This record gives sequence, C-alpha cells and structure tokens, in this order.
Amino acid sequence: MKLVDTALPEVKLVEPKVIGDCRGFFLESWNAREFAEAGLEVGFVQDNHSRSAKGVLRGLHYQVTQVQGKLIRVVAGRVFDVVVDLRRSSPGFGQWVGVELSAQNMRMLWCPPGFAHGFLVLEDGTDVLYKCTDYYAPEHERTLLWNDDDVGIEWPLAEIGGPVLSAKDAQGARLCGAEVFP
Ligand SMILES: Cc1cn([C@H]2C[C@H](O)[C@@H](COP(=O)(O)OP(=O)(O)O[C@H]3O[C@@H](C)C(=O)[C@@H](O)[C@H]3O)O2)c(=O)[nH]c1=O
Repeated sequence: MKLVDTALPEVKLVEPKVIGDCRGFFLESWNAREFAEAGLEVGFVQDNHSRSAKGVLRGLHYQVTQVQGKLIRVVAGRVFDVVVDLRRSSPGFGQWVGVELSAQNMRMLWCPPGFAHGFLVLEDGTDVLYKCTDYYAPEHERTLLWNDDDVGIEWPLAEIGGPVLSAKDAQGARLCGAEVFP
C-alpha cells in the first residue's frame, strides 16, 4: 500500500496495491508494517461498518478521551470523506481535507487522533468500513457542526440536495465553542 500526503501532513490517503486476475482482485486492506515504515505506529482495537442511503451525512465526530484514529474505506458505493484538524496548537487547526472514497477507487483515508471525521454519502447502499485505535465511548463523543462557516467544508451537495442528518449531528457544536485538543 502507498501512503500519499494530503494538504494536512498527518492525514494520509492510502492507496492499496490491487492485484487483479481472472478471478477478480486481491488487496491488503491493512498492513501494520507498511504503516510503521511510514512512521505511523498504529494499533487498532475496533472495526465498524455502516450502511447509508444517498444524501446521508454522518459526523463530524471525535472523542475527547479514548481519542480515536480511524482508517476508513468504502466497499460499496461512494462517499465524500472529510477530516478536520482539532488540535489548537496545530498550524492546521480548523482546516479540513476531503477526498472521495469509493468501492471503485478502493482508496482509504487515515484520520489521525485529534481530528474530527465525517462523510457525505453519494450513492444509495454505501457501505463504509473503518478501523479504530480506541473503543467507542459515547460519553466522550463530540460532534462538530458539519456546516460551520468557520471550517467551510465544501461538501459536494449539488448532486445530493440537503443532507440527511441524525438529531445529534444536526446539533453539532461550532468550532468556536467546541471542546478541542491542546
Ligand atoms: C460509533 C458507534 C456507534 N454505536 C451505536 C450507537 C448508536 O446506537 C448507533 C449509531 O451511532 P451513531 O449515530 O453515532 O453512528 P454514526 O453517526 O455512524 O457514527 C460514526 O460516524 C462516523 C462519521 C465516525 O467517524 C464514527 O467514529 C462514528 O462516530 O450505533 C456503537 O454501538 N458503537 C460505535 O462504535
């Protein structure tokens, strides 16, 4: 797998080596040694799977303790996947990176601890899988408002219309009032 830099240095786009043959394809979806060679010592403890319809927007989520790093991929459909740097001392504080992840492009995104994560679903029947470096802890979970002007995420809503949100996500905190990392 190849780890490609993004506009935020700690956020990596992961391009697996896809080996096709007459039966279909094979890829390694996780390889600890190759992450370590890129300077990322990562240990995962929980794998998640969600299915969503077109227009659903989940996020932007993070945990303030039991802070999670996440490796995200899509095995059916397509999403616009976004991470936001929430480390106040970082030069990238409040900045975001968005990439399309799909079953077709097979790319993954590494969302490091200290970042919020969310995605907009671009096709019906989209399945998102992600690995997490710490366990789910709802009492420590926070939601950053998906459309906070101070973050200014350019969601590709033109082809979708208004997003479908959970009640929790519709009431996310603006960056100026959010609990963030040092
Ligand atoms: C995230 C999570 C949820 N749940 C439960 C809680 C609830 O009953 C149901 C749905 O939870 P949510 O509405 O929070 O699911 P969802 O909005 O899909 O939450 C996810 O969003 C994306 C963007 C992330 O980055 C994830 O870390 C996670 O926060 O699943 C777990 O049991 N374990 C988990 O790890």
